[in-house]
Amino acid sequence: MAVSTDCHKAQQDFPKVLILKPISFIAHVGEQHYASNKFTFLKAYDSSLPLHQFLSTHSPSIKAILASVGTPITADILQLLPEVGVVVTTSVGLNQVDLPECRRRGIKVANAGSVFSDDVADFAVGLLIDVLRKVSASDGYVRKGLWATKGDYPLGSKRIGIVGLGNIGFAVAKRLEAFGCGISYNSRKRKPHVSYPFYESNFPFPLMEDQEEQQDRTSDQNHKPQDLPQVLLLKPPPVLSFLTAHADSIQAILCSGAAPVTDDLLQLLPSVRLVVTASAGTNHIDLEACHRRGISVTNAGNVFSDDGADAAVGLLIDVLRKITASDRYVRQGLWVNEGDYPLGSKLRGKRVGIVGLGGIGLEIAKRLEAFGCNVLYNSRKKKAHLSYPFYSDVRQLAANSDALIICCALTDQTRHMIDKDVFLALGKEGVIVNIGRGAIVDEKEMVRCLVHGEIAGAGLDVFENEPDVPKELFELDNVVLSPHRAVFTPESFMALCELVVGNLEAFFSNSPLLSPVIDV
Ligand SMILES: O=CC(=O)O
Repeated sequence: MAVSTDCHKAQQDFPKVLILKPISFIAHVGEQHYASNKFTFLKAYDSSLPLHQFLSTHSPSIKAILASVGTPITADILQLLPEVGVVVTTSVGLNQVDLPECRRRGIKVANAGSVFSDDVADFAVGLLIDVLRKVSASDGYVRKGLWATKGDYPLGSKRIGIVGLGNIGFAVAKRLEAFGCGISYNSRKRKPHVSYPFYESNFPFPLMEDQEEQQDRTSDQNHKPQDLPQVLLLKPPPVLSFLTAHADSIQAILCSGAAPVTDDLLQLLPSVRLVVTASAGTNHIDLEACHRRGISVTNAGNVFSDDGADAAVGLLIDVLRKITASDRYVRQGLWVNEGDYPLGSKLRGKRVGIVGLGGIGLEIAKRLEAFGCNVLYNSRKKKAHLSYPFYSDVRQLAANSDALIICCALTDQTRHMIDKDVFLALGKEGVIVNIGRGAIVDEKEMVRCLVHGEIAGAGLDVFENEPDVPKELFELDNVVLSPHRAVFTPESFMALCELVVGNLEAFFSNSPLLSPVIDV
């Protein structure tokens, strides 16, 4: 930038703001944004003089210090700068500033206030979900090809308490409330206007899950007498001779996505009147054949909604804020050798298009609202009681969204619905999260768009040919890979167990089914 001589002169007379070490965000945003007609910066790190000499030379003109996390402002430094009236630090934390010394010298101190509260809270919740639900760890597992060779990754769970209920702590609490978390806190003192339980010492925080209740449920498993109707457990697919031998006594089938319930199978089992699937999705069941044969079907109902929504929001935060990628960067020792990891982008204000506003989609929307995101959606039909903007065309939804979260069912209509046109409409800055089914997305096209930067990133829990994941994705840092774990936690499995048994008991006692998909 050309600066006139007069202007230069004037600037020379401005009070000086000392910067001891380079401050990364100034370089990031560009120094022109810090230009002011009230002061100029004096950079100690640009001078070849030893620091003490530099400070003594300039001390009469240094009226302020701009500090950052890695720049201690010690009593020794302040001693050399008698004219300093204010220390402004770019961080929220003040531990690098000798506050008692500032107080003694009458120096004012300012920090970053609440400018980071949203982003830090987003990140904290992202890390919490990441750790509790083992997102980064299971991403590593998928990238090493272990899902295909060693099977399912262990489940995650939860225990939560907030230590420090300042601006950031509040922002974290607000988000966690939307996740249905019970919140308790520890702080220097109880906050009179806050109703969350307060704990004076840091530990122990109470468990959010009542473990005794959980143990009671576990031990309350009644043994069933032998003479009751038979339920076929359909995993792995049974051999023909087995089916023929038991055909007359099998009245119900219990299955999951791993074993398809086809018309041919049902043909072999004429006594079957109920199919219970331990999944939310029913794409592995020939629903039309069940209907035709007068067979009722139940699914996982809403038991997976919370965990599915947590995982979807976790994946979105992870991709936008690069949590798993930067975890890898730190583990590889690159932070030390190569410096700061590139920044991610903010959640607040993002337009998030939810594809499929059922039980999981609604829980995702509720959570995203707490992050200050704008929710839009596509669904089979517009929901009369909801004010979120509705798009009947998923391409239009993509064109108006910064991120798409796929959580609809896989059907003939939704197979490869997220195609090239949708990716194009989403655009280069767009992000996709898929916790629905892999085949809702045209996977080849998605991989191509990710590799060529035609979309910005993806958080993927599901794939077209699980557990085979396209190898090209293993090399990409803008992708988080999860081995189809979004809806599974020990808690959701326990709730699922109750629902499955409840559906079977309801059926065999002629009571209404608890989570019917087809109720004959
Ligand atoms: O993906 C899991 C389910 O459909 O339950």
